[in-house]
Amino acid sequence: MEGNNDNNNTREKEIKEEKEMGSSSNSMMHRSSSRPQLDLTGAAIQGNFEERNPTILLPNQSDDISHLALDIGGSLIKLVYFSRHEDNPADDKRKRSIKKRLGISNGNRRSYPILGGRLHFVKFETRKLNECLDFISTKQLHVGGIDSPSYSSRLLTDENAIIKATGGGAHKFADVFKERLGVSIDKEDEMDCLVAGANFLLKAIRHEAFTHMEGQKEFVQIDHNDMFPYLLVNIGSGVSMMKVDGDGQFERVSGTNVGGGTYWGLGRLLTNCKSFDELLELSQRGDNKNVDMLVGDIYGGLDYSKIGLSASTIASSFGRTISESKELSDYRPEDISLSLLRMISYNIGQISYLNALRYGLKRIFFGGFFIRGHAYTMDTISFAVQFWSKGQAQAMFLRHEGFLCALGAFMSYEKHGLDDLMAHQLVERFPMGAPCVDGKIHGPPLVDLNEKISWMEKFMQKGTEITAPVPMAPPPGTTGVGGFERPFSMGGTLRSDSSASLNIGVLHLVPTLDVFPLLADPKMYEPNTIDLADRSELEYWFTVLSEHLPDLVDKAVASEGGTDDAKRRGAAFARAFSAHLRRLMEEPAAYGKLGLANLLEMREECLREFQFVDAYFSIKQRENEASLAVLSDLLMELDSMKEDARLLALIEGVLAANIFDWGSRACVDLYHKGTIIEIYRMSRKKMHRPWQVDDFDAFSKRMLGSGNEKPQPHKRALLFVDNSGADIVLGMLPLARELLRRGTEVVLVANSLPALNDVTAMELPEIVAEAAKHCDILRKAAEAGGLLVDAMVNIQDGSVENTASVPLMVVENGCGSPCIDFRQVSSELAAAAKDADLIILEGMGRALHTNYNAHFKCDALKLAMVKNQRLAEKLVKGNIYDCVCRYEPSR
Ligand SMILES: Nc1ncnc2c1ncn2[C@@H]1O[C@H](COP(=O)(O)OP(=O)(O)O)[C@@H](O)[C@H]1O
Ligand SMILES: CC(C)(COP(=O)(O)O)[C@@H](O)C(=O)NCCC(=O)O
Ligand SMILES: [Mn+2]
Repeated sequence: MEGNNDNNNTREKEIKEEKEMGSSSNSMMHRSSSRPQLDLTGAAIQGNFEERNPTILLPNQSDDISHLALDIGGSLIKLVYFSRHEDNPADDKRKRSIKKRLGISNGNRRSYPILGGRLHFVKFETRKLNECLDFISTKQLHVGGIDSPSYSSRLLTDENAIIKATGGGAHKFADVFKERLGVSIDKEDEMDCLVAGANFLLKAIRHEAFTHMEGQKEFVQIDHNDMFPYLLVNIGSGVSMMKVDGDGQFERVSGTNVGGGTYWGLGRLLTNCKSFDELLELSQRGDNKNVDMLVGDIYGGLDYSKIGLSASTIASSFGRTISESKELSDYRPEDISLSLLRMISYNIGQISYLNALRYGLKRIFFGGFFIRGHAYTMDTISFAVQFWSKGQAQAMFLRHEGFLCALGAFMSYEKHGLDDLMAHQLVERFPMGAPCVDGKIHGPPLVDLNEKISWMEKFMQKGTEITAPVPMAPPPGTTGVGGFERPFSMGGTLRSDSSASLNIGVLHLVPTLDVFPLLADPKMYEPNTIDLADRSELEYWFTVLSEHLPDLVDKAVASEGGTDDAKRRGAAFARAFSAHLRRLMEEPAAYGKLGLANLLEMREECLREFQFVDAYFSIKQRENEASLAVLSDLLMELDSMKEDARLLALIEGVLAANIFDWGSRACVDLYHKGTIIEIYRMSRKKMHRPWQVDDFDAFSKRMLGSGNEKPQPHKRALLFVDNSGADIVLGMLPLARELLRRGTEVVLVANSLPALNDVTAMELPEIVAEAAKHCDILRKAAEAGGLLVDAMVNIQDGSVENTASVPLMVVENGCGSPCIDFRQVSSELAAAAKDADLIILEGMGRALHTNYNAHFKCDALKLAMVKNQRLAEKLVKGNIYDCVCRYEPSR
């Protein structure tokens, strides 16, 4: 019933939206169901309509909250809340026609009342319960739960409002919640929640678990079919150890009262620290040999090698203090904190190992906020497990370490469908978070754009004092612990203690994402070609992206009319993106496994966060127009050639036109030296075979055959197009036309959202319609593919007969990035792929930075010009402007 209600509301809204937006031909005024989501409903031009680049206001970009779950622990309160991001994509005509053609319907999907939104993670200290209540109340998180028929119809005073909560505080503070917020707490069992949260994370988040040894973080891909049994050790105030055998199947096998509360409590008494982070930070400058009794202290500086103990092994934590007539004040707080941290971490590691041994478990996952993503704590625990198990058991940590119970409580809401989510339907984003100074949260997370901008401005004024979204210290060389038993002092300031430290982001739930069905081996697939775990690569790309930033800001600001507002947003964007870059330089694995594609996508996301709709909009339009003006000459020239020469000219054309890339420093410098057409001609002239990677002959043989043998044409080709202007108009469209002419259906696959000067799926129908004015093949195919239904084509020869023709279609890829990750594509692309037997990936982002080494179940052609000297040297042992034509027949 609820689902139906929801659908009706949705449809009504859609119709209303269509009415409001239907007459607009402005292709920017759309929103996409794909990731990343940008709510453009109600978008309105601000100021003068005659302006070339007017500012567009997005009034509905805020989040609409639907519900929340809590874990109220002895030390910390953890909140997981869901913001419903109304996701009723305005079905544009292209979408409707493609859905019809590919047989995609919404009807057969299970209805997910809460999907299509975002999960947020926030924590507060339990002793500051009031701050937490203020937060919930300010954001109205307690209003409108999942069981409510309409999210927004609930009133603050609703007597029946319920919040799921777990942890001791769910019992202890139930009355306070009723009193302050008028809500009842629905208590969930803590252990059930802990295990449910851990199982969900391990299944649904790709890079959730990682090992941490000697400062090195490595993500572990958990096989869903081989996940159980495992030992789950939750280090909160106290410690619980659970043997987990399956969903809902577990036993609490052990625990210890020496846990996070012990470290924080004892540490506070012994050092007078005012916060947990202060205590942890002290430990980083400590030397435990001043406090601990070492083997060497007992054995006169010697190892006890017979039983494998070196002189620096701790024989007795704090043992040294008994032999000295010193007072507490004679010891350095730094040394005390480190000894305490080591004592507790070793002890937990050791007990965990013993329990793993007891039940024959090889994998131990550690959660709880004691860990706090702290390198040294993790190294110590890992060392203990490794040492005692002689390498037989493995310690792993979880990125959402402290949120397991809260997530489990959240999952206990019925009917939300969350447990059915798959890894490919979750996208993690890292928006600028809560304002947080000195580890304290000051006010609610920043969702309002203005708030975010002033926060970024304030950050500029106060430098490192404000710690929310930025690294606190210059990047240290390593987190290294070196020789383990006698650790180095661990330099570097601890990052601020809140979700604002951006270690975990916001989880977008996007049920319309799918794994690309033509991947040869989805489990083995890794999109990135360049591994940024290699420090020199990271530093190189960091420099490239940093140097490109001023120019990008100029373009973005100009694209929105150059107003003061745009300038402010531009500056805030630059600060935010630089902060992300610096953060990642400091800790490359901070946001999960990092590849170049993630950095390039993050830049686009960051632009969107500061509401830059399409930074290259006018450049794209200008280049489209210039290229369309010479298209008919090019088509005539091509038509005068023989089939084999034409195929070569077409591929050359694609490679030559790929030079129009506003993301490449070298290319942008070139554009000052001539007009688009001059540069295009120059680029074509330089197309000498053999190219640096040259499988053209094999491709040509598959297409044209050899001798008398004429191969079957491909049934359907997916063309992953790249840039606007010459690239699409003079490169990919003529190639598409050739395939159509040979009887192959063509699907142009383009971005869902803008990224640099890439052409988007929304823009393509208009470009195709313009091109179709010059070409019968394109016109008929576009008509057959439903692309010209309402494009106002002024057909030159006047014939509009509906002859049977293979169709030309357009689908969106689900991305807003210059690269493509085939584990997460739009469902319409996945549907289009079902009948495809050829894919053509074009451009550096899609064919080189990502997917260069990817294998597919069908024939694959990868075409790109290498527009970066370093990449050319590394990847193809060549030089900038060399070309790649890589052909791999189906596997
Ligand atoms: N900001 C913080 N304030 C207090 N304790 C913290 C903080 N950050 C990490 N901790 C550590 O985390 C422990 C609490 O972990 P958590 O998983 O939240 O357990 P609980 O549910 O028992 O509160 C504390 O005892 C302390 O060791
Ligand atoms: C962002 C890009 C991958 C886009 O290239 P495309 O996919 O359009 O061919 C590329 O411009 C790039 O890698 N640029 C950074 C390197 C440089 O400026 O040299
Ligand atoms: Mn591009």
